[in-house]
Amino acid sequence: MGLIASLPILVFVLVWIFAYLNTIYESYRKVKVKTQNFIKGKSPLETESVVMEYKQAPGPFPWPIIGNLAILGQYEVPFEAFTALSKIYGDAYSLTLGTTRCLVVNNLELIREVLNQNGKFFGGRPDFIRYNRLFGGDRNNSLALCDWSHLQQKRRNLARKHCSPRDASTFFTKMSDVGCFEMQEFMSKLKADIVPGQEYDLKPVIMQACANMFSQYMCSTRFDYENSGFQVIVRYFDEIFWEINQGYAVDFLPWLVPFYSKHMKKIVHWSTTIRKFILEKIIDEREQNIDLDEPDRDFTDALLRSLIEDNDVSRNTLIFMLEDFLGGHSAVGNLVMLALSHVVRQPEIGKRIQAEIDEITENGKRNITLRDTERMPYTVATIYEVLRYSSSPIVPHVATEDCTISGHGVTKGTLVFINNYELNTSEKYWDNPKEFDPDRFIEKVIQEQSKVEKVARKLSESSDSGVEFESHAQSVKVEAPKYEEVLRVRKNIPHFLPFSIGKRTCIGQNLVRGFGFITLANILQQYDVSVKDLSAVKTVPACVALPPDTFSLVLTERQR
Ligand code: HEM
Repeated sequence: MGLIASLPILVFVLVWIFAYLNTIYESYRKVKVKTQNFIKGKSPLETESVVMEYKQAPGPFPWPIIGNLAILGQYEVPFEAFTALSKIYGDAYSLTLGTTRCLVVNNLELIREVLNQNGKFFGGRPDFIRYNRLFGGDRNNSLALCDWSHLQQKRRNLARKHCSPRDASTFFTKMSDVGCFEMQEFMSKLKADIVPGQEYDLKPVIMQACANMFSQYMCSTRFDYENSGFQVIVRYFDEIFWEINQGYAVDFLPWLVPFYSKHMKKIVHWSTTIRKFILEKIIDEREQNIDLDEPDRDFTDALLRSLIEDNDVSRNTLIFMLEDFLGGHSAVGNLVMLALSHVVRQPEIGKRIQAEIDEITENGKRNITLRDTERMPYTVATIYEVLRYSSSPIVPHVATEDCTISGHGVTKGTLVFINNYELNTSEKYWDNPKEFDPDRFIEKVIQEQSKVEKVARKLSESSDSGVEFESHAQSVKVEAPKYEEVLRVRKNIPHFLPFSIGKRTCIGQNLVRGFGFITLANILQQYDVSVKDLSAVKTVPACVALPPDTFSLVLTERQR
């Protein structure tokens, strides 16, 4: 009787022992990979297929059940742990989180190998339960969290034109117009709300402004700031953005799910509410009025057209794509709030941005547009420095087959962490990396005077403002009769990869730069931003998100 009663316990213990032995086996087994070798004495075109065995990268020994999770728990954020562990195990090392095999790559060369050279082997994403819950039970509905597939390639192509507008395109002009219009509405809202000298909860309003920019740009629809349904979904988008930027033990220990059931329900509620809103307030109406003979007005038209013309694109694909892209506004709003957090910590940064603004707008005779970016290098550099300093994590990639990285075997299913925190914060790559200093992204270049004039005149002509060339004198300082010293943003810094590289690189980066710039510059054009209690301004390392409820700011109208 006693033996029968203890049978389930015995079975449980045996299963547990077996699982642990399997984890150890998986950690140390050699990986067989087929490679093409040159044949001695033959032409380089003739190769032979050889199966080679590779050891996996070294790493700490995994504990039962939790693997190496306890090590990560000792740090404020996992990326700090990744950097610390690289000092012990080298730039490529293995971890076992729960029972999931992970590889952490910590230098530029290795990161390039994973994302570029061997990108075809690392197109998967982790199968976290949270990710599935957020996207209607299947993370493959999401553009950023799905595994690589033919459909994903198609979705990226569909989005590219609209979501990555190039400088000279009509989409770029539209982006500028949409951003400027929304900023006027935003300013009216602030004027009505702000009580001089008192703190103001700016984040929700910035998020709504950014949501309207995205919605107007992609769906030709915007919502009133007082619309309660709109307020709710903007809040839920922000909750999701914060959620996606957090790591939870349940991601690697799925048996903890029952303890997270309330949290999971909340996630499902956020995402279903958003989906319902988008369907009712945007898609339903647009679907009835689409005219296939007319050119696409916006991203929604392009999606609706593909729904009709392309068998691969389902209604579900369309809804989730719109949700994904509209949700991008949360990243921009959070980025602007982070930029303001640095402005209140270092007021001289705000002053320099304002000097740039005042210079090219002739002391506020017009508002900033997207066409001003070239002549506002310090403002653009501030946005880049926020991206570096907050070091947005790259969504982990997953190996889709057995392969190698830098001579280390990588088993199919291994989750790869790209430690761009190390790229962004190491003294190997930056001077004084702990300092927030936009100047690191600025360089002086000497240009022929005629060339400088031509560029500046072209910019002035193409601007909606009609501001004359002479007004840009500060950004184009005269040093010698024939040559000018120009400040500009440093481009192509090889170790600065805020939007990642390779086939899964961020699709929204031009929207981030564009709408982020317009929002930040317009706020600082109209207001001095400060805070009553600096200790309330809390940000998290290796995180481009702020909690939905965060610090308030004092906005004081500027006197010119
Ligand atoms: C602060 C702003 C943002 C940052 C720092 C950022 C950064 C990133 C990074 C690092 C990735 C992962 C790339 C990889 O896995 O290798 C990514 C993916 C992605 N981003 Fe962004 N992003 C931002 C805003 C946006 C916005 C506004 C949108 C859309 C409107 C967007 C759309 C996407 C999509 C769709 C992917 C997935 C691409 C794929 O997996 O194929 N992002 N982003």
